[in-house]
Amino acid sequence: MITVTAAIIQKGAKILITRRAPGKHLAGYWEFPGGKLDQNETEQECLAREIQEELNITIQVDEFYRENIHQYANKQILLKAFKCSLVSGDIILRDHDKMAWINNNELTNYEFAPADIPIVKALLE
Ligand SMILES: Nc1nc2c([nH]c(=O)n2[C@H]2C[C@H](O)[C@@H](COP(=O)(O)OP(=O)(O)OP(=O)(O)O)O2)c(=O)[nH]1
Repeated sequence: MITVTAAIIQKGAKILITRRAPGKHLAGYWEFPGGKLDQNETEQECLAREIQEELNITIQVDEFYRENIHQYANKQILLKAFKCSLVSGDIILRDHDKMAWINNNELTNYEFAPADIPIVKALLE
């Protein structure tokens, strides 16, 4: 099983979502940015590193939020979502083709990766 970290980055009342770029696994689906856990790093370190690499911003990882195990056709992932806040930097999309700052109640307007559905549902409650 692959552990994947995901950041729910909050800025005021809004949260950041990003769309997986063409050519990637699950291209076109929205997600919470993040990525696979490397050996020798904590989940918090992984998230901060991935967000810096993918979005050019520095975040603070505030707290664990929810996790979900999902079986895709070719792999099983443990998706671990953390509440985070923006510390500094301006976003440059290096790995995604779209982003949006949205209110939680707008989550229903976006098609999320299947593994994210329980996390999205929790945010809608
Ligand atoms: N970062 C992130 N990945 C997610 C989410 N939901 C979800 O199913 N995933 C999946 C997509 C990928 O299969 C995996 C994360 O991989 P990644 O973003 O680090 O890397 P990738 O697509 O370049 O990896 P690869 O599978 O193409 O080798 O987890 C999510 O909310 N955030």
